[in-house]
Parts: sequence; structure tokens; C-alpha cells
Amino acid sequence: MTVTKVGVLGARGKVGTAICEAVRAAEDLELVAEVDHGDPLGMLTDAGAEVVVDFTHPDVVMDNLEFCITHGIHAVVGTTGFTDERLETLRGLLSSHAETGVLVAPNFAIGAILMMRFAVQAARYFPSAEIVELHHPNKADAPSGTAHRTAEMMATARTAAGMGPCPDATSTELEGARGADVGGVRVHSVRVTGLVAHQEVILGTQGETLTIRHDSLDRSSFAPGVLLGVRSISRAPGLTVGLDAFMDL
Ligand SMILES: NC(=O)C1=CN([C@@H]2O[C@H](COP(=O)(O)OP(=O)(O)OC[C@H]3O[C@@H](n4cnc5c(N)ncnc54)[C@H](OP(=O)(O)O)[C@@H]3O)[C@@H](O)[C@H]2O)C=CC1
Ligand SMILES: O=C(O)C1=N[C@H](C(=O)O)C[C@H](O)C1
Repeated sequence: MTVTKVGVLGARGKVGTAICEAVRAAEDLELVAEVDHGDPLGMLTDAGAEVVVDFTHPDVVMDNLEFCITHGIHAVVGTTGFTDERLETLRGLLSSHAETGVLVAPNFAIGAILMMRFAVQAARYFPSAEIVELHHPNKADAPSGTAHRTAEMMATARTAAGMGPCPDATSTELEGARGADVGGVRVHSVRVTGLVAHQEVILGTQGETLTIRHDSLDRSSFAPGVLLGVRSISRAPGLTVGLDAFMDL
């Protein structure tokens, strides 16, 4: 059996802790570096990490990835904050390291990936579409990466189906009352103590609504998807966005 050497960035964080535990429990993976805030990235190269998992912070993830790519280390990235510009920067970095693979996925929970897929399938049939994402209050960003990507993909599906704007007669509004507009799909962010990570996609047409909901009740929900990414990334040079690329959907 080939054993892959894995390093985790953000190893003492909420998700990083769960990922370290999952890597330790996997027979085909060896956890060789647990790196957190203040630790030198050289710990990854010193330990011979072949794949790095990043669950850190949107402010630091690009520097982490530049280090990984320039050292030929594959990366599986859960950290959010990936704009089109950032993805383009990664493609540029990867163009001179042809064998290195980077997977960026806004959500590694299998149910969340299916929720996004179902929402995109449904988007073309319902004139109304809004997203409510609900998270713990220590979350650094809003809207969530998952909600942002779901809205973008739904907006693309709506445009391809020739749908117009979502019906909305609101004329005066308190700023923020209708949430953020992502390509015409409204996204509402809730931050409440006790929550982990949840999302509802609410679609509506004449006389009916469809609600698609996913709940991560525990951060171990992200581990199977991350391990799938770790096991797949060395065979996928370049940039991959979304774990669904490695799933048989
Ligand atoms: N794609 C997915 O499936 C998921 C993505 N996420 C995303 O993952 C990210 C992390 O989430 P979460 O675990 O909740 O956050 P946490 O704040 O609990 O964990 C982040 C950890 O990274 C550490 N850190 C900060 N800077 C660095 C650095 N330069 N190098 C190494 N470690 C560093 C932090 O240390 P310190 O606190 O001291 O700064 C902290 O220990 C977020 O962007 C979140 O949205 C979360 C869940 C699932
Ligand atoms: O910060 C979190 O907790 C989560 N972040 C990701 C996101 O922003 O979509 C994934 C999941 O929602 C948990």
C-alpha cells in the first residue's frame, strides 16, 4: 500500500482538528506536519508533505498556496474567500508547476455538494430563488463560500434557461433587509451561537415552493470529502474547483 504524507495548515482550528484526526485514522495516509498560526511553512517541506490540506483564513490562504505550489506540494483547500481573481492567480502560479494539483472546494460535506447540485437543477424551473445560510458567529466571512458559489451557479443556470430577474416588487428597503445580491439571487446570512453550518435554498413558482436544506451538525462532516480530495489530487494537475469533480454524480 502506498502511503501519502499529509500536512495540515490550520491544524489547531475547528475544522483542522477534525481533519488531523481523520488523517491519523486513515491507513493510507500519514500526518507528517500540523501547522498553525505562527509556525513556519518550512515544516511542510522538512516533513516531506506530498499533499497539504488548508483550513486557515481567507487573509493567509493565498500565501500558503504560493508556498505549496512553488514547492510542488499538492493542496486541498477548504478555506473560503476565493474570488475569480484569486482563482486566476492560482492558475498563473500552477502554469509553471505543471505536475502540481490544487483543489479549492467551498464545501467538503457530501450532502452540501448534493444540495448545491439539486439547487442548480431546480433553478431553471422556479422564477423565485433565495438562499439562507446559517452559521456559528465565529465565522470570518459572509456570505459563506458555499452560499456564494450556489448563488453563482444558480444564476448561470437561470440565465442559460432564459429566465428573467426574480420577481420582487420591493421599492423601499432598509439597507440589507433583502440580503446580498449574487447574480440576481438574494443571499441572507444568519450568525447564531449553537449553529455549525447550514444552508437553505428556497425556490418558488405559482402555488408551490421547494426548499432544499443541508445541515452540517458536526465538523467531522467535512472529513470524508477532504480525504477524497487528498487521495485524488495527485492525479489532477492544475486547478480544480469543487469536490464534485472527483465524485461520480
Ligand atoms: N470547504 C469546507 O468544507 C469548509 C470550509 N471552512 C472554511 O475553513 C476556514 C477555517 O474555518 P475554521 O476551522 O472554522 O476556522 P478556525 O478559526 O477555527 O481555524 C483556523 C485556524 O487556522 C489558523 N491560522 C491562521 N493563520 C494561519 C497561518 N498563516 N498558517 C497556519 N494556520 C493559520 C488559526 O489560528 P489563529 O486562530 O490563532 O489565527 C486557526 O487555528 C474558513 O475559511 C471556513 O470558512 C470551514 C468549514 C468547512
Ligand atoms: O466557516 C464555516 O464554518 C464554513 N465555511 C464554509 C463556507 O463558507 O461555505 C463551509 C461551511 O459552510 C462551513
